[in-house]
Amino acid sequence: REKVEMTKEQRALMKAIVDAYNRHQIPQDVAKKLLQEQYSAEENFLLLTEMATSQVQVLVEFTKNIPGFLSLDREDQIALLKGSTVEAMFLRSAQVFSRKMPNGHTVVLEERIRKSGIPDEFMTPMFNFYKSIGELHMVQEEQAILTAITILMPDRPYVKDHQAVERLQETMLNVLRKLCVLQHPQEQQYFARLLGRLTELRTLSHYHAEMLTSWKMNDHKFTPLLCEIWDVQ
Ligand SMILES: O=C(NC1CCCCC1)[C@H](C1CCCCC1)n1c(-c2ccc(-c3nnn[nH]3)cc2)nc2ccccc21
Repeated sequence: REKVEMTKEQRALMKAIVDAYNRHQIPQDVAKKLLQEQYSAEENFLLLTEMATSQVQVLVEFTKNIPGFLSLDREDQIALLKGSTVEAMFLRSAQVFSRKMPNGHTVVLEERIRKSGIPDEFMTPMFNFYKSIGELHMVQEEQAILTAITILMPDRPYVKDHQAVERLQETMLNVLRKLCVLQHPQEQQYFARLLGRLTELRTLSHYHAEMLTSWKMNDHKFTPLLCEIWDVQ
């Protein structure tokens, strides 16, 4: 097998993405809060909307650092962000859930999430996704580039210049492919498995609007930003 090597440009691109990904972390750690105590459905819903609102803001900052993103058509930039925030939220949630924690904490965290007020029918697909992400043991470079690939999805609704987005995404996919070979030399199909998760992620995000409105509580309040970006209320 030929020696896989990243070009100088690819290494620079990866560094830019990872730095941006680490710079724009979610402010306060939701897992820590959830491990402290079991909140009511109302408190959990408020926590979710606060976390999701700050994650959207973080995502906008991260996206501005994706080389080439700001040269895209302005309306396409909005369409890409609007189309990817739910997937990015579940991807980030999966990464939070799969983070190495003192043993027993993940069990408690899962318990707290199961009792948070989320409708039961979404538990299985959601935790299946979280566990399938956890099994991949992604390094942070892979997490960052996978998030960028999710944002640069050419087939999002209302994207006009498909080609331009496809070109940016392809550049990211080339970096991710090499990274997977270098990080997981034993697993031939690791890259393919990673991309398979994006399909699972899209399925999960289809449930999202219904999930949100059927939380076990009445009067679901959203922030103005979430109303805008989640098409709710
Ligand atoms: O805050 C959260 N996620 C943030 C993580 C960081 C990025 C922004 C989102 C929620 C918790 C909120 C409070 C109640 C428990 C879940 N969360 C979720 C989660 C659950 C259901 C929906 C949802 N969407 N629509 N209906 N329900 C979204 C996310 N999965 C998590 C896995 C690990 C840790 C936290 C997790």
